[in-house]
Amino acid sequence: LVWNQLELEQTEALLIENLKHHVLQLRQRYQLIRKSLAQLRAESVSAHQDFEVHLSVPHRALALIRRLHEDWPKWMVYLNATKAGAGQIRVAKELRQRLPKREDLIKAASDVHGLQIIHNLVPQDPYFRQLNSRDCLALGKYLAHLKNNQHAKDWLKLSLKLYRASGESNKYKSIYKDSQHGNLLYHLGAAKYAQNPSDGDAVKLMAKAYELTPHDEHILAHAESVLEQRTYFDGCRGAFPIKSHHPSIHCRYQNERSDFTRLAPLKLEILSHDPYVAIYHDVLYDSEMQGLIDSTRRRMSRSMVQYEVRQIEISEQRTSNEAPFTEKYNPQLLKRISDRIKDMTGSDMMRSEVLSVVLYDLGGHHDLHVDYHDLYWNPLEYKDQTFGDREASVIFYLNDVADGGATVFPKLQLVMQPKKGSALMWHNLREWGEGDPRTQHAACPVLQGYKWVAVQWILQGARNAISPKDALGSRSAAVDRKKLF
Ligand SMILES: O=C(O)CCC(=O)C(=O)O
Ligand SMILES: [Fe+2]
Repeated sequence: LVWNQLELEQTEALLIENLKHHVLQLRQRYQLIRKSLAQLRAESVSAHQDFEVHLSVPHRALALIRRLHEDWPKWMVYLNATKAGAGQIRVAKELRQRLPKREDLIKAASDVHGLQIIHNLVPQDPYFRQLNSRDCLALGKYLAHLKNNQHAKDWLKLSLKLYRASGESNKYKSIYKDSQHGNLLYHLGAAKYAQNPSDGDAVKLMAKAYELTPHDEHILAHAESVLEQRTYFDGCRGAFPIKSHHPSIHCRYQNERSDFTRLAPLKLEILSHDPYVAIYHDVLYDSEMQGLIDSTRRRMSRSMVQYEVRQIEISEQRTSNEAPFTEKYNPQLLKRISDRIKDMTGSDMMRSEVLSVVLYDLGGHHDLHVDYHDLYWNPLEYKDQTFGDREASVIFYLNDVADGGATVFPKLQLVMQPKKGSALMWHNLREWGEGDPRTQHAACPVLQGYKWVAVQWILQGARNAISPKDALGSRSAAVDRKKLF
């Protein structure tokens, strides 16, 4: 056998390179652990002569418990991940059983906070000077959990200051991978937000945290909902950019559907083609609106929400009262409104949900939500819904609201201020029946006066009851569009 000498030499060079790489890695680890050890020793109680006296001070106990509860398990992971010596791993595993638990940390934090209150101390008090950034973060999280947002904020601010001053970010980077910085900003932002949802700083902090720790599910979910909530408030305040469309493109008469519309064409204004959102101006008569209010005002009860199948509940997210308006109260009026809805949408109200008259008092609102159940993805859970999902929503505004009470669509940057006699109509589903998240919307709090609306959800089955040419759907919107250009 003749060996290829060159190849062998190359192989040997690679082996040497590989070993060199291993040595480099070991050296890096060695340096990291050595630096950390010095720090850990300095923090540890055994460095103090009389450690029983030392530990009788609550904040020192907190620091110790926190280190053992939060930091040491991470060293354990580190030892495992870096395939440290089997002996060290075994010892660490045994010691792990003895580490303090969450309850211990909470008790320690509560002791420190108790002391803070009794002596009326600020976190910056020299008394607390031994607490490091991570200890302050633990206290901040504990207090935020108790909804003591002011104190949580104070501790988190100090934590951030210490974090920045100590360069802790670099020191423990590879071991404490939980992104202390992102966590800190998140908790500080969340505490500020809880105190004052319109605090712009709070939202900025949370957005930054979200950027730093995109993998953290907890931060992700909350930050997203806060940022969404924020755009909802922007909408309520009228801060969406003004859209300038030529009215002729967006407004037209709709007179093709019935005798009624031939005599009294509906005034249609299209706000968005995709998803389809439109306003019908002056679509109800005063007498009709008065009839709806008179029939329901003494039968009102608190509105419910349904976030899960078979779970309907009262919620602070929807603070209105409502009553159904059905055949038995005023059959003539129901027929008129039902015909009007058919003229507007081409759909049969009888195969939809019951028309509901809703009253929002001062402060009454309905937080961000979508109207569809998403039957498309959960067909089995809602198998009793014979007529399908909520294809379209129609909101009739029955009075002018003195201030507030707009319907906002943050994702579409659309706002509709209630106008007596008008109706807002939109399609909740995509053409293939899937819920369209862009239709997420909210009813802003009423700031002055009250707000009456009548809500009609049109189910998918209602459309099938009508001949296809009248079909509801973005198909007709698409036709509208072609006609217009
Ligand atoms: O009252 C409004 O403006 C919107 C109501 C609404 O979105 C609903 O009832 O689902
Ligand atoms: Fe809604």
